Amino acid sequence: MIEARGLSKRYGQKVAVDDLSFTIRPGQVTGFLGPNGAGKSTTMRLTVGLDRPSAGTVTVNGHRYRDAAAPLSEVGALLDAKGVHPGRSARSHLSALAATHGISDRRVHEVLEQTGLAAVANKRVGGFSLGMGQRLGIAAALLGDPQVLILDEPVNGLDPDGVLWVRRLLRHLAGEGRTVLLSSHLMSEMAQTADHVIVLGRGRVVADAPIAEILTRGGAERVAVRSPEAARLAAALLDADGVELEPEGDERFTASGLSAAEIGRVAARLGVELHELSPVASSLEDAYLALTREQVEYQAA
Ligand SMILES: Nc1ncnc2c1ncn2[C@@H]1O[C@H](COP(=O)(O)OP(=O)(O)OP(=O)(O)O)[C@@H](O)[C@H]1O
Repeated sequence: MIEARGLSKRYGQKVAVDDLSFTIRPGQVTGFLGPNGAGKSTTMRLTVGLDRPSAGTVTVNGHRYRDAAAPLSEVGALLDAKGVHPGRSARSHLSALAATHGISDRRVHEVLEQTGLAAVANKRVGGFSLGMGQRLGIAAALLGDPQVLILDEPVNGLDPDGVLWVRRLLRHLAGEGRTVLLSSHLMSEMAQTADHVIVLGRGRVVADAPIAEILTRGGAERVAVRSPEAARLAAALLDADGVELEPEGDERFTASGLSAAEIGRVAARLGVELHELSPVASSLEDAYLALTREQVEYQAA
């Protein structure tokens, strides 16, 4: 469990995190979603004691991270995958980390296996690809077998196989009852990984809700319709308030403001033949953009 209450962080005049309050629960994957500069990384750094709040508190399992007796066993964090000496091997990096935290070398072997790095464990980290570096960062986060995992952009630089692997790993860890927090600026990634999403914009909480709810909040549902009598159906649909149609040729249009069921009902009443009636899934990014439009720090004119 991670709890923030009135959490704020300023860097000089810049307010990076502004009076955040949230609770991140165990047993599910929670995502921090937000555009660049929204305050995701800062909040994560505050959580693991890499920075001090200007005001407010953030606790992990009821106490501040810096007060933890065995920090690696309490929280595993991936915050900057580049912070590894390039001349070291993956194994020696993890062994050193394990040794300073009283963790056995057997556990090093386990996490190397778990993250798919066993075959390259003795190679210099300096020669690692971005994806291998990410895996090593995740291996380090898992080393202490922690109940809480905090991962900043964990799929950054991973190929599709790697992305899938991270998703499955995080779901598995949450399934074991752990608290899993990840950040991403990609709604599509969140939609496939997270159960619950906290959307940040300009250092504030813009939304804090189950992913399903965020997706449906994103605006009017859109439905693609194809019919040999598209014009007659369109005319009837436009009788309802708030309906908009975008025609695509003579037989097809996209409707917003009505559900597929409502359109089907009108078609049945008119006896109009339907060749297609399908909700358009693109509203994922729309949902996100609608939430964060006002919150983007730097916007193209
Ligand atoms: N050490 C620092 N000194 C000054 N400003 C900072 C510092 N760290 C972060 N900021 C500023 O605080 C704001 C929030 O940054 P943060 O890195 O937390 O955002 P983010 O949501 O993680 O973005 P990104 O997706 O780009 O990593 C930004 O405007 C950033 O420039």
